[in-house]
Amino acid sequence: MIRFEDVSKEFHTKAGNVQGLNHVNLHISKGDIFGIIGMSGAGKSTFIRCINYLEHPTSGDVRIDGCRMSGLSERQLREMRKEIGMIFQHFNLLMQKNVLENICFSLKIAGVKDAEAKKRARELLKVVGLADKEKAYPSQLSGGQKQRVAIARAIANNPKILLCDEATSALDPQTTKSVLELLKQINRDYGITIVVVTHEMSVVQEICNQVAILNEGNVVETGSVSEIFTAPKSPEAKSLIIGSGSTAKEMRGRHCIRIVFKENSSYEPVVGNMTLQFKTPVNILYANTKDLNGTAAGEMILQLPEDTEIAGKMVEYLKEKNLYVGEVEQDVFI
Ligand SMILES: Nc1ncnc2c1ncn2[C@@H]1O[C@H](COP(=O)(O)OP(=O)(O)OP(=O)(O)O)[C@@H](O)[C@H]1O
Repeated sequence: MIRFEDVSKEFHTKAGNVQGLNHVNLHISKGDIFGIIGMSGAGKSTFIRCINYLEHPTSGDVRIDGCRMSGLSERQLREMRKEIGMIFQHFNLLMQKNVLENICFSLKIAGVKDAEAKKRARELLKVVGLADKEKAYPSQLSGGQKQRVAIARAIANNPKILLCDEATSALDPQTTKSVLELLKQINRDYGITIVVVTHEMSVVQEICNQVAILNEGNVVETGSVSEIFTAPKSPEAKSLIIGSGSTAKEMRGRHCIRIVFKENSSYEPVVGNMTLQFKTPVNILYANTKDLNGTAAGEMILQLPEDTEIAGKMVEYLKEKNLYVGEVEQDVFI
C-alpha cells in the first residue's frame, strides 16, 4: 500500500543542512496498523508528511498503491490526497464551525452536495459515538471528543489510508485507550491502512501489528510488534522496550537478563523450578504482562547469581524451556 524506496529528505537551514530522513526503505501493507516510533527529532513527522507529499523527498520515491508520488502533477497530488486522511495531536478543527459543519466542510471541498454531506456526516458521528453532539462547537468538547470529530472528518471521503501524527499525545491514558480502540474498529470495519506516529511504546503495543523504529532519520529496526517486543535487536528498540517499564539503569552491571514468556510457556512455574534445580535463588527485579494488540505477553527481568557458571547454566535452562532470553546490557552472556 505504501512503499518508501530509498527516501531521503534534507532540510537546508541557515545553520547548515539537516537530514530529516536518510535512505529509508519501508513497506506498509494494506490493512496494517503500522507504528512509527522514535525520540524527538528522529524524523517521524517528516516520514508521515512524505507519505502524502506535504513534504517532497530530496531523493528516492514514495509509492502509494503502486503509484509513484514524484510523477504526479499538483492536480493529481490533490486527488491522491483525498485517499489519505490525517489526524493531528491538536485536532485542527475549525473553531467557528460546529461538529456537523466541521465534517461537512471536507466533504463539500470534495464536491459532495449539501444534503448528502449532512447525511454522511451524521452517519460518521454515529460511528465515532458522537451522534448527540452535532450542534456542539469544538470549544464545548473534551480532547477525546475533539479527536473523534477529527477522525470522522478524516475518514469522511473514504480514504484508503489514515495518518495519525501523535494523535493521542494530548490525551489522558483512559481517553487514549478509547481513541485507540476507535482506530482499531475503523481499521477492522473499513479496511483502512493506518500509520501511527508516536513517541510512546504503549501506543504501538496497544494497536499496531507492525512497527519501524526511527533514529536520526534512519530506520534502525522494523518488524512485527510481537517480534520486536520479544527480541529487540537495536539499542534503540531495547531502550524503548526495557526502558518503558522498568528502571533499566539500576540493572547495569548486575548480571541481569530479560525473559519473555511465549503463549505456551506461561503455565509452567519456570523460574521457581529453576531455582529449585540449581538450589540458588534469583532476584526478580521486574515482572509484567503486556497486551500486544490483543495477545498477552509476559516479561521478567531477573538478576542471576554472581557465580558465572551457575548463571550461564540458568540461561541455558531458560532457553531449553523455550523462553526468549535477552541481555539487559550488551556484555551479559549473549
Ligand atoms: N522544515 C524544516 N526545516 C528545517 N529542519 C527541519 C524541518 N522539519 C524538520 N526538520 C528537522 O528534521 C529532523 C526531523 O524532524 P521531525 O519533525 O521529522 O522529527 P520528529 O521525530 O517528528 O520530532 P518530534 O517528535 O519532536 O515532533 C529534526 O532535526 C528537525 O529539526
